[in-house]
Amino acid sequence: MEEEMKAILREAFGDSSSDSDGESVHDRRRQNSCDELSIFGDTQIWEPINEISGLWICRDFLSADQQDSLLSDLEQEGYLADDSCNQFEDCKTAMKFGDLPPWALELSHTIRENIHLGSVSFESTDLSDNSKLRCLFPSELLWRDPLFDQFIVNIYQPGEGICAHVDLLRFEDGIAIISLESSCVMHFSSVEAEADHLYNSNKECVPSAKIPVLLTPGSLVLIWGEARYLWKHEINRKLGFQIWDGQEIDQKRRVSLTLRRLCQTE
Ligand SMILES: O=C(O)CCC(=O)C(=O)O
Ligand SMILES: [Fe+2]
Repeated sequence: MEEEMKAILREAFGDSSSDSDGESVHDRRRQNSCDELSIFGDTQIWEPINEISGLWICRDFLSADQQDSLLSDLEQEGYLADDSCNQFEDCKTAMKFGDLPPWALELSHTIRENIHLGSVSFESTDLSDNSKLRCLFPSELLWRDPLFDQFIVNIYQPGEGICAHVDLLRFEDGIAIISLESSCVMHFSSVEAEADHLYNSNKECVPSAKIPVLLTPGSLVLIWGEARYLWKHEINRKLGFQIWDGQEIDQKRRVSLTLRRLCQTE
């Protein structure tokens, strides 16, 4: 199984270049993901959010060490500094457009590998579970070049969040979000249900149901298709809104990294 996975990786990505000690960071990460993925079922599990087409989460995408190393890359490059600006959200935001720094390129490769291997594993397993028939990420998005050319780092202090939104249309379909530090609940609400204004028998407007998704540190979320265009996402970290399994989540700082690709202009 491991050899087969390595062959798939070689075919898809070629042999990556080596650094002075003969093994690049990318090689090491690839080796790790290969080892982990050779025991499907225990790690690197992709879960669909069944209510929403085009929404998937891989909860163990980054190990604790990889999360620390990503945070120190962000720290070193000033993305976690206090003077980053506020956008339409409460939290602090820092953005990068254009050529991605090496660590972000590596991360982007790792995301591609992981999705590719996840899709291959679905194809080679028993299809009795319907979720496995679903597409994890459309291949035209997975193999576009570059996969991502922009990222945004959001830093949320306890109580801070981001209001309900559909990501701007200047970004293409296919968005990836990595969560670091604190867990949080992201809520999804249907754009159409909201526009239809549902009323109860007392003619009161009934807010449409929100689908909660727990984003744990080290997880990777994929948002594409309906999830990207027909659902809003939000994080409300005010007291009483971060409930999971009946318990209020203990909030610390949360950092997220969202990777996207700008629409190409002719
Ligand atoms: O912080 C997150 O997990 C989400 C960020 C987000 O939705 C955005 O930057 O558009
Ligand atoms: Fe967003």
